[in-house]
Amino acid sequence: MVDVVVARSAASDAPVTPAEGAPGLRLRDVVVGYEGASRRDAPVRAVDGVSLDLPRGQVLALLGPSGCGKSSLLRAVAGLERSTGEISWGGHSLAGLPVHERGIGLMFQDGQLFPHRDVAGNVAYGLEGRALRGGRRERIPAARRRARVAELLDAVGLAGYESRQVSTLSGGERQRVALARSLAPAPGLLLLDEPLSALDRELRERLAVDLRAALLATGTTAVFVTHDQDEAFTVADRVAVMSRGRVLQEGTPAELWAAPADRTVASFLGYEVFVTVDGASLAVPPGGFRLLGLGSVGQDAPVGAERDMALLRRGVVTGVPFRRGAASALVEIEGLGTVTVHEAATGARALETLNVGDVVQLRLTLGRCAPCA
Ligand SMILES: Nc1ncnc2c1ncn2[C@@H]1O[C@H](COP(=O)(O)OP(=O)(O)OP(=O)(O)O)[C@@H](O)[C@H]1O
Repeated sequence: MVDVVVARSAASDAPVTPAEGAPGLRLRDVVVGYEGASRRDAPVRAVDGVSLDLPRGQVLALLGPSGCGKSSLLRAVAGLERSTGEISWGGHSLAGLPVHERGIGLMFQDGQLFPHRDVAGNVAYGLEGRALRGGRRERIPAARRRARVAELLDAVGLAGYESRQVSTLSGGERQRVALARSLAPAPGLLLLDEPLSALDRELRERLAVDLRAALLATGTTAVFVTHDQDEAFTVADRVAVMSRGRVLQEGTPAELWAAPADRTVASFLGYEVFVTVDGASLAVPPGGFRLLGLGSVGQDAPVGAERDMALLRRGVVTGVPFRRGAASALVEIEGLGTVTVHEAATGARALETLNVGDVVQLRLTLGRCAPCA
């Protein structure tokens, strides 16, 4: 379920395409601290000097483990948490502005739709105040509200759902209504805190794609909190990987994946193990090793060159999960850790014929690895 708070003053006829070059969200050295829970507890520095820039029209994911400060940073941008440093949006400082005057939409994981309103009533909620038009506040005419609701329901894949009672909707449909509700007033900036985490995996994957489509279609600038790297990479244009209140690395998904700044970032992005080949330290993703065959290295491996030997590893099969129509093998390599093998080399036995406890030979595919100190 999702809660939404929308600054009603933002319910204007905002253009869907943001102005080229218009300043977006700018954070400089933002710090959020909390008192300790009791006198004996030390104060917490939840956000410890974060600086970020998000151009208008783009989506930024704050990605990191539980407790790294993602929500605190989001709440500081919204004005729900006191902070120091600079937070500006559209070239204007938000310092001292109350939440409802920031023109920011918020969507949380743990909120609720209004149960006494139908779908249209929920989506129209943020449109019922007075919109700013030509410097004057005016009520939005009912016909325009209806058209906007229909447009938003279409954007989230719920066209025609206007009169459905929210109690009759599935979890995924509720999330979509909540998203439509948060997008309806065309907030310049939308902040989403784990909006999909309450859903099961398959639905989350589908909704992540739809969420991105809806944000793009409405030209919304958004900051999106998640601890799921797949979700971050699906929804966001840029990803900031956080740990202990700090941003370790920020960039496009492709930039991060190609060159993770360090092992902490690489592990968080999904790289499984780290190897050294020819003196270079490499991060190995799932599928970075291929199965060569059973037995120990050198026994029946179709290799001879010394360089190839450096790419070989021996391991023990710890699982053979079958997912989405294909088998993969989990292999524990002594001194490295567990790797996921998706492919077998030509002529090697099929992954699904492996058994837990088999000793296997693997070969590293260098092209899949990323340099990582
Ligand atoms: N109101 C509060 N009072 C004291 N400490 C807090 C408060 N809110 C958060 N914290 C602490 O600040 C740190 C960051 O919390 P925050 O909720 O921002 O992390 P998060 O990355 O969003 O975590 P999660 O993914 O679990 O939601 C944590 O150590 C947390 O215990």
